[in-house]
Amino acid sequence: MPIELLSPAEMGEADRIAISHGPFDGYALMRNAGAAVAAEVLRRFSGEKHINVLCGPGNNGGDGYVVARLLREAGCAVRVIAEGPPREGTDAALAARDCPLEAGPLSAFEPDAGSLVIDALYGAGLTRPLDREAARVAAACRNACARVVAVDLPSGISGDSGRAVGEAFEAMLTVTFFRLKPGHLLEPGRASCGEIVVADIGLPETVLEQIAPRTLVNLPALWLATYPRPTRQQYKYSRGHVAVFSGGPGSTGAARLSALAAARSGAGAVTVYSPGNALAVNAAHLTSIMLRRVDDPDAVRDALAVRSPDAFVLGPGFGLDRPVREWALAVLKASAGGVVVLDADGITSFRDRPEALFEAAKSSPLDLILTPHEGEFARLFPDLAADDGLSKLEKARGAAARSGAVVIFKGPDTVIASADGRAAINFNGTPWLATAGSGDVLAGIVAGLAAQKMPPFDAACAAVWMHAEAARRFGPGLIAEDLPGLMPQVLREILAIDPAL
Ligand SMILES: NC(=O)C1=CN([C@@H]2O[C@H](COP(=O)(O)OP(=O)(O)OC[C@H]3O[C@@H](n4cnc5c(N)ncnc54)[C@H](O)[C@@H]3O)[C@@H](O)[C@H]2O)[C@@H](O)CC1
Ligand SMILES: Nc1ncnc2c1ncn2[C@@H]1O[C@H](COP(=O)(O)OP(=O)(O)O)[C@@H](O)[C@H]1O
Ligand SMILES: [K+]
Repeated sequence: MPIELLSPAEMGEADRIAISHGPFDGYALMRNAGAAVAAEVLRRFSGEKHINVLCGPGNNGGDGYVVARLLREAGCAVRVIAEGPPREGTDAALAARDCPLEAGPLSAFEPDAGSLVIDALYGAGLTRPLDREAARVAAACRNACARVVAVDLPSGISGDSGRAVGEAFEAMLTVTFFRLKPGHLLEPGRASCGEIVVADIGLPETVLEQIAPRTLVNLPALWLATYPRPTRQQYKYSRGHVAVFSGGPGSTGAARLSALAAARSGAGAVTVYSPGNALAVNAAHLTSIMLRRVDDPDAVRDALAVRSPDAFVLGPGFGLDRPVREWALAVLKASAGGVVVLDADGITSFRDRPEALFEAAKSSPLDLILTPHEGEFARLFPDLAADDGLSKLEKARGAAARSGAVVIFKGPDTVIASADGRAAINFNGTPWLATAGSGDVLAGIVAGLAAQKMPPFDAACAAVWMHAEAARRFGPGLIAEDLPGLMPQVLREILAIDPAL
């Protein structure tokens, strides 16, 4: 799967650049696109007798006329249903002219139960909710359990945000062209696409040099080059030392999950900083992980003066009954450098004064990584969270720019954003991760990789991918305790991938 994501506008630009350089003109690209869809349909549904092709008035509809013609030529009984004729002089008008089938009106279309429907109504050009008839057909297809193959995107889904702009089709297969769009990966777009195929339609890779996309799919190719590999000269502390702050005696488990995950991700040494009253319970459950008494923000400074870790995790299970903010600010001020992963209570503690965190982070030698889920995100960035005009991608980017942090905006479609404008959308998430404590593990993996000097954005992306990959392998019955133990096999496979690939 290609790593770059293109917004619909960037895709249009790619199209224009490619057409101006040849050899394919717009209609040739449309024929290639239609041929790619028809091939996927024939591969999956070769015995299908009746196929309905819904064609819109733009180029998405143009692709539909090509698909209809090719399926007809392959011997299928095809019905074309059009939402109005294509505009004169467009590529779609050429495609409609070359299609031998007469189009029936959308208003008369009623899908049979389980029928096969090619949705070529709207793709990248969708700018407003589906009109009444198109919306009715989308709902009718869902009610009839029609098997929908979407051309480029399920109609009604925004390619920029993945949002359903009103009613939308739900596809079992989506065939898109050249590169994925954010709307294929952001929910609910991701769920509406079903299986996704990215087809080559003849656009040269060189068009990307001019577009220089800043949004990427979170795949190993994105961060493999900086993935930590131990060297012969290293010893435990130079491999990376992580400190995890523990909560009080009733809530120590979260910190231990983070600590174990950091160690399993390759950090050479991990220390739990524990309040005195929780030392005994932590000691009873830790073996290779070290333990140090740290009772208050002053003690943080003392601990760092003895040995300053390369990465910190602050927040999981920490508790809001202690002045978490003071602890976080003490770390940001006292540390000589490295990374602090602020999660859970660490994030929530700044809900009244997020700017205090952002200012401290900007003047700290430490890099800040924030790992909010949706609720935590709204506490630090209430205006971004409430702005329905912004996609999850734009919200994460805005949050990173404002805070100067790498932001891991968690969920089924986790977005990782950096203050320099780069962003990645995760693709291998699984609902098995929706289990208490899995976020604590993620924070630990991020810290474990960052402590090994992986750049913060890369460490965040790699951690999100590894975390999801481990969960997918385990599947049903997963609890957070299982995740650290799954890291070795995920690590082994990552290290076996040739970085030159
Ligand atoms: N960009 C590319 O490289 C290629 C694009 N192709 C196809 O072209 C499509 C994009 O074509 P268009 O830009 O013509 O866009 P669409 O065909 O998606 O939409 C057509 C026009 O309908 C209008 N419209 C938007 N939302 C509407 C709504 N809800 N109800 C009624 N009208 C609405 C808009 O004016 C829009 O330009 C892609 O999705 C893809 O299928 C392919 O032909 C191959 C090459
Ligand atoms: N439905 C889902 N699909 C994929 N990933 C999910 C889903 N729900 C949660 N996750 C992931 O699980 C983790 C949960 O983290 P978090 O909400 O902080 O939980 P906790 O605080 O219990 O540890 C995050 O990495 C999130 O992206
Ligand atoms: K479509």
